[in-house]
Amino acid sequence: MPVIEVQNLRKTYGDHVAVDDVSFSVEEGEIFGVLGPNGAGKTTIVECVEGLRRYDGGTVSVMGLDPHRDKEQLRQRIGIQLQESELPPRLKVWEALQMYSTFYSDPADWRSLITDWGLEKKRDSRFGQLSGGQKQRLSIALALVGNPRIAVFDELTTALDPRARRETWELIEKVRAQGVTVLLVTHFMEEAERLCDRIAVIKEGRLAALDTPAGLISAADAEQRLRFVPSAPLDDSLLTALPEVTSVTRAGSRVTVTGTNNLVYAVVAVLARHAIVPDELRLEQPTLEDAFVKLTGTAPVGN
Ligand SMILES: Nc1ncnc2c1ncn2[C@@H]1O[C@H](COP(=O)(O)OP(=O)(O)OP(=O)(O)O)[C@@H](O)[C@H]1O
Repeated sequence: MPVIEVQNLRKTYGDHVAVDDVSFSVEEGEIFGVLGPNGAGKTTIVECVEGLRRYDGGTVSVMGLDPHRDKEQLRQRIGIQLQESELPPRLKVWEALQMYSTFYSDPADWRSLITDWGLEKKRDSRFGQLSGGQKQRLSIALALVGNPRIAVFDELTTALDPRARRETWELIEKVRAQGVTVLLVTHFMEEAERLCDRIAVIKEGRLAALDTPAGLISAADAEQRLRFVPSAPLDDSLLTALPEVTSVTRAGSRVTVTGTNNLVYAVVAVLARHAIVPDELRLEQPTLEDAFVKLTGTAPVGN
């Protein structure tokens, strides 16, 4: 059952159309990704869902509520990650959680949230003294303090180093495991591929594609790459003659073959017929990044 339904959403800032005819729905229990280049309209879309921004056209329904008409009811059911600037640096971790819990009619036990999100040792630390990863833990705990059914995380891991980012991925999976639907805006391909059940790719305010990570990758029809060092001299034309192969390039003794479909089988079979062993054989499958580049014509930011 969809918990979020967005139909033909349109939002303009002056004469700039930031979101144009975007439709999607998010099923209960999903981690749903919103992915796109800088300025594509991702934050505008999620802010319309959160009720933080008015839109000019289309409809948005979140658990049957209208984000504007039913703003207060929605606020009780949706967990929104705070921006860093929203917390005073001198506020202690436990004080922040206690204070936020008073904003909700049916809050979670904030003391349990401290334990659940690994903040026991930082219970009495001030917000300004926390590391980036600890701030994100607190930010997730604060988003969950109202016992929400939906949590929205916008660029949650952007400021983190790779290790803290990976730890945060586990936390996001933990949020979902607790039955919360997650709407996730991200720049990171690996993050989207690892976490999201489905992804809406946004380009210049429009929906460029909507599918599972695997579906996006296969629809983009990106090529596979096979690299190896042949054990004996190899005539490139043996490979370029194969219908599966689109190109053969060399760097020193290493050969790189790109192609589609059953590339590995076709190449290895030809090599075997000529008694050539492919040493140091590596296959690079197309990734979400390849699909993203094909769909948006832009390289991903910050990978
Ligand atoms: N308050 C605003 N007033 C005017 N223009 C805005 C406003 N907020 C966003 N925009 C513009 O609308 C477009 C979409 O912005 P939005 O922040 O939704 O994109 P985004 O995909 O989230 O970008 P990023 O990945 O860089 O955060 C951009 O061109 C942006 O400059």
